[in-house]
Amino acid sequence: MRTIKRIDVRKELRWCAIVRVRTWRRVLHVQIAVFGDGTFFASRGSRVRLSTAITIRPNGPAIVRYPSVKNEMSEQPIKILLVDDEEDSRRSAAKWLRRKGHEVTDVSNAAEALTLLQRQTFDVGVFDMNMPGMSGLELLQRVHQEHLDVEVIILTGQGTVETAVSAMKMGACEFLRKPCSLADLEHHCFRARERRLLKKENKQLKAVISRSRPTASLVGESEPLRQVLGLIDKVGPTNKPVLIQGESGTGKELVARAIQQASPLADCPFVTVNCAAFPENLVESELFGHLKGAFTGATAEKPGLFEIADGGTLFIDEVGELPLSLQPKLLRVLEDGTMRRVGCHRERRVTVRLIAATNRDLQNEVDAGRFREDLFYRINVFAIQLPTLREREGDVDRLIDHFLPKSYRIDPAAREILNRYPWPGNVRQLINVIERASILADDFDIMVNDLPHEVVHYNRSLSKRNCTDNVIRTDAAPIVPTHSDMLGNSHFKLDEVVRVHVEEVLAKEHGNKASTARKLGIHRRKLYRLLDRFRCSSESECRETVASCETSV
Ligand SMILES: Nc1ncnc2c1ncn2[C@@H]1O[C@H](COP(=O)(O)OP(=O)(O)OP(=O)(O)O)[C@@H](O)[C@H]1O
Repeated sequence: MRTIKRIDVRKELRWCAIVRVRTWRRVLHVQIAVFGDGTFFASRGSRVRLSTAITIRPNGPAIVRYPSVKNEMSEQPIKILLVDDEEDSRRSAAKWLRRKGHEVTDVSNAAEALTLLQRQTFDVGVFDMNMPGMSGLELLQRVHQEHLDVEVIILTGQGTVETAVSAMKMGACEFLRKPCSLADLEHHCFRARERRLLKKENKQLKAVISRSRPTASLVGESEPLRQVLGLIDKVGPTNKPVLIQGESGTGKELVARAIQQASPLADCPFVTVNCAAFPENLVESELFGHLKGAFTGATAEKPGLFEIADGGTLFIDEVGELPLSLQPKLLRVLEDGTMRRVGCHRERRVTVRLIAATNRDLQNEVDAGRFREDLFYRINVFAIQLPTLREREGDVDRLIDHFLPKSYRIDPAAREILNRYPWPGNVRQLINVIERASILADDFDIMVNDLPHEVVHYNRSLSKRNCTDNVIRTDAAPIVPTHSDMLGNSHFKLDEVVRVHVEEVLAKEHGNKASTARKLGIHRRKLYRLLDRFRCSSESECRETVASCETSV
């Protein structure tokens, strides 16, 4: 295989190569991209597993045969270290292998070989077993003790089954008897090199996967958070379903990830889905998949998230939003692991650990007939109630220090204001406020007037008492109008009035979206859409402010 381009290990693409593939009629060049998740993408559009052989048909879909790849790989020279005290045989083998194009270093004793292995990289070490001083097996042992990255072939004149077994146990990849043909030796060197590359690739893939998986570090040391951490440690390894309850932004997804990382499924898929994010008619297909033509718009067959999470963990956020009609289907898959794609009669079996989250009171939902009691008991095997940020004494300061970008400082008055605010949107809101403030801050100093109006406004009386005039520059005038300021005032646009009203009700309801929606008399999905819109508009407001600052500079 000729690698034309090597790209740094990134989240997705790992490397690209052009592979020459011989088919029954002609030779084709296929561009292959290998992704971090172990899939190939061949230039004709096939997407297959790394372990799958690909084949190319002249006019058909794409394909690569492993043997072809292997043949081309075998054209690349191997870096071999030959260790044998028998000078004649060692020199003639080295000469033959060099003539074949390989890079061969030959030495007569194990001590010298060990020094070379510690300094250079070899693909394969060929060690004679019986050598004066350190034997081939002892050298192999040192290679393993020192984690040297080389595949070892042991050569011996008087090999017994026992010695072969012990060599293999010690990690040798081949055990060959002398005399052995040089062509055979070369063939085994190719196999050993291939094994080394596969091991390396495996390590890299694991590194890519773990790098792309966000680490679940829960910042905070307050007592309520410590208790949550204790529960995570207990329930994590059990693989039992967990129900996480808490206000929006308290870190339910983060806790779900922490549970998964504390479980034996830590290296398996972690798939998340938010039931509130999909229109009711799409939730089923998202969770369970569908067949082509199962409904209008189902143009291709699609596996559901349960199948994608098979063998791992599925995190269902806002489980209280799951339509009543779908709840029996979820119950079934949790009970016996069986499910059907939409439009399909065939049952499929999956093994998935379920972690569900909600900021509704599910017991109330059961009482109101909006959530099935049997499903509630099934997912509520172990419940974790997350504390709000208001209840986590001292954590605001810790979170500020954690999320404040490097080289930024925060004015003590601003810090004080952040500490006094009740944070209806919890940690998520605090992070947004810090991000916004760091965009607006001059000279890496976050001051009070870099904080959003509603946060400062909440503390206005307090700020006046505690802070000097030059620190709170926005203090003199009313900072942001409240909803009652706006009523009957024709200067305000409808959107602004709606936004302030929604935010006020949300704050009064301590961030509980279900009760906010009820108080506002709108459906919860509508509230989500409004909050999304406000977030977008406050981000663009922020960008506009930055742009206008830049223009004025
Ligand atoms: N203790 C914490 N330490 C660090 N970051 C946190 C903590 N809690 C929450 N966060 C961060 O806050 C944000 C919101 O967290 P997350 O999405 O887990 O909240 P949630 O409770 O699932 O919210 P929602 O109910 O709206 O989905 C994320 O960026 C998360 O990383």
